[in-house]
Amino acid sequence: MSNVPNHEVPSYLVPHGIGPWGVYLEQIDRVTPHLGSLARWVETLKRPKRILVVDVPIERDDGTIAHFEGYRVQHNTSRGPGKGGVRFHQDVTLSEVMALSAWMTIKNAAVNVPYGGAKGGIRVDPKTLSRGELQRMTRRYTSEIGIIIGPNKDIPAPDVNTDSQIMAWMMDTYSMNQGSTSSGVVTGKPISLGGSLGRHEATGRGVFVVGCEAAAKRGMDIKDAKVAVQGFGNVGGIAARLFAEAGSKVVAVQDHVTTVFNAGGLDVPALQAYVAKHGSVKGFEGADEITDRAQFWSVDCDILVPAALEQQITEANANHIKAKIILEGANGPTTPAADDILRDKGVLIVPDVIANAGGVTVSYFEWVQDFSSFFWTEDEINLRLTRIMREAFAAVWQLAEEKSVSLRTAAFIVACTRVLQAREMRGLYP
Ligand SMILES: NC(=O)C1=CN([C@@H]2O[C@H](COP(=O)(O)OP(=O)(O)OC[C@H]3O[C@@H](n4cnc5c(N)ncnc54)[C@H](O)[C@@H]3O)[C@@H](O)[C@H]2O)C=CC1
Ligand SMILES: O=C(O)CCC(=O)C(=O)O
Repeated sequence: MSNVPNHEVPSYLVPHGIGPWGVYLEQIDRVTPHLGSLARWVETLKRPKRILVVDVPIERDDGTIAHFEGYRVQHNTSRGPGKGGVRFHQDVTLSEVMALSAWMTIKNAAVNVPYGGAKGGIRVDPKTLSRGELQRMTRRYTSEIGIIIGPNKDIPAPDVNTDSQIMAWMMDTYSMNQGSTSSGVVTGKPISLGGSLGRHEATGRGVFVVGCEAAAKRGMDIKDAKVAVQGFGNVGGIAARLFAEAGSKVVAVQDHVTTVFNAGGLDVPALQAYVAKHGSVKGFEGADEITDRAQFWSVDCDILVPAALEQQITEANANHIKAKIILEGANGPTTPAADDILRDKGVLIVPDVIANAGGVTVSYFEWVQDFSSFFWTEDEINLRLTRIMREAFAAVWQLAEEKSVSLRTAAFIVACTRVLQAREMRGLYP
């Protein structure tokens, strides 16, 4: 008889230090004592169902050949097809995509959309590619992952550095390979190709909706709130705009280049227009520049919205944070150690798996609309989105109070229970 334990963990599942996958595993360890008899299935959540690593070769404009490493990870499909975005970034790694796919499983279950979790990415700085190279890389990647994606299998969407144009190329490539138009294979498409009204704004809108709920719980008036936002792209830019429209002062914005600050409140639409033209907030006239990046975290604000990358709020800066509420627009922006420091300081964190779930919620609406070929109005979409976000927040808030746990642990209890109940009901056969 072999002495190999049946739980031996493959080497690629062992986290290297406390990277995003390590953070996710620690979050699962924290929720496990709350799962009762379902805890016997918890190993399922620590092992992605399917991992695909692909070589993405393209011919560059100068005739040379470049190779990029691409990934698609389907973490779990117990509750439905895989679902989650595609990221183009120079720091993308397999273990990061594993974590992002796992957070999709948790998020989709936390807001009860009928999906499992998946995520993809290519390790590339898209700013170094021409438009033609970007299109060739996107199409080659789509062909390579085409063996595991599909409207009923796994449905990609935008994430960092990907947008509706990338989704259009992905949809077209998949459709060409299938021989018929398949609009439901990706979400976040242009409206003219079966995209949904409201999807572009949905993640930022969801952040704003739960921000209003959290502020009400803390007795804070959004109209007087000072807001600081890290990341001024799709999520951060739109969340900032909605807070400003509601009367809040957006006092600081940090992007990949620098930080801009205005104690009286930045002109958010003007900043968005500036970034659309110049690619960064750097040089915006209606603000002072803060050159020391670390200082962003000690800005005087009531609400902090990390909306860039993972592991931004750490032991190193958590103690400096002045905000009373943190809305996680990004996936995985807070390490478990920082979570503990902020809890002890009394800071309310609305976790990513609730706070940024507006995007996948409207992606779900898009997918439903594509299947029925019947499209809803923007008002209908925003009303349904707002209802789902408020209900998810309320359910998690109530459970957190009942069990005296953080909103993150409560969201994980709700989500892991749904995923593992589905797993148990489906059973193992033979
Ligand atoms: N796009 C979507 O629908 C969803 C996105 N998210 C998450 O939100 C976050 C942001 O995504 P998007 O807004 O879509 O990306 P994006 O590509 O539209 O914008 C990213 C922003 O982050 C900034 N940034 C990049 N590196 C930075 C750094 N080191 N420090 C400060 N800022 C930095 C960029 O300058 C840019 O402003 C990611 O964590 C993503 O996974 C979560 C749910 C849905
Ligand atoms: O809209 C989607 O399918 C997923 C968006 C995403 O990648 C995320 O929620 O992190």
